[in-house]
Amino acid sequence: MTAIELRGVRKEFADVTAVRDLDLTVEDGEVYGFLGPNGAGKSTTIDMLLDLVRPTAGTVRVLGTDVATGGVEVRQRTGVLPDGFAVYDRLSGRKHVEFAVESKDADDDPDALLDRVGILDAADRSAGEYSKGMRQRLALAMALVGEPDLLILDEPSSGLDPAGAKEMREIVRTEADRGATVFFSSHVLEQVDAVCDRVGILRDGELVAEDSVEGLREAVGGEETLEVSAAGVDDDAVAAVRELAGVSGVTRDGDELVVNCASDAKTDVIAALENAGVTVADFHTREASLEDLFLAYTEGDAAGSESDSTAPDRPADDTAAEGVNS
Ligand SMILES: Nc1ncnc2c1ncn2[C@@H]1O[C@H](COP(=O)(O)OP(=O)(O)OP(=O)(O)O)[C@@H](O)[C@H]1O
Repeated sequence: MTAIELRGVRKEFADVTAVRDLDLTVEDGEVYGFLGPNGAGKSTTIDMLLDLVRPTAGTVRVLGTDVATGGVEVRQRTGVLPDGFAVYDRLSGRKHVEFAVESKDADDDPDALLDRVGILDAADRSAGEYSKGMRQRLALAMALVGEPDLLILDEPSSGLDPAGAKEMREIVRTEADRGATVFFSSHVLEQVDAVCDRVGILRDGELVAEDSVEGLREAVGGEETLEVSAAGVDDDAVAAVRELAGVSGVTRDGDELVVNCASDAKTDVIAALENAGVTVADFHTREASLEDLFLAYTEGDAAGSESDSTAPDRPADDTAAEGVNS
């Protein structure tokens, strides 16, 4: 069965189109990473999945039900960790989970859930006293109530320390192993890389890429980052490299050059430097990181939007190349 199916979905607010003609399919049991820069339309899409916001056009089916008519049923079968989850300050963590258990008509043991997310020792404290990470863990415990068929996690690692983020990923995998579908929105690319079967990248309300992380890497055409240590690099040498076919970005820091280029352009880069009188002391390459991919699909004019898995012509502009270095 298909867990999520959006067809031609568009959402216009008064003066902004947040989502435009979005087609998206997530299969049962998949862990789907929904990526995009600020304002891309991720939260609006999530709100439409839950019928909290109505699309201007298009259809949204979740767990086999049209949310326009079956929103209540969908929300009953879905666990949601919302972006910017707000606690009831005076209620304890346990009361929050008890409340979620009651409203879902479920029979979970609240303490077992609090234990699972690592805050059982704080179960009796008022949630208003919780740190940001503890609130996030509490929200996750509430989302897990009732063994939902679908988990929607909006920026779930926000506020979590590295150990918390790892625990959260383990919980996501366990839920997927149980058969749940997980729809996971994030800016934190490592989170997505580590846990998702497939990712979609949203930009200005449009899906500009959708594939496995591996597939996206291949789609950027085997783009690599070549790091060169060389004595005597001057502006002319940088310009010579920049003009080469297959080179999409060059940044220079003293005698260090970072070149974004197609795999088969590497030898041309080294030759061009040597022809320009530069002595190459050392060089090494690394494959595009997910960070590089994200920038390639979301920055500059390059990111195509006509079809899924369309690799941009050039995956990184100089700004992106700086990001690669940082
Ligand atoms: N209720 C609203 N009224 C008007 N505009 C809205 C409303 N909700 C969202 N928008 C606009 O829709 C666009 C998409 O916003 P959305 O919150 O969906 O993005 P996002 O990808 O979740 O961003 P972020 O990563 O910053 O949370 C933005 O331009 C935003 O200002």
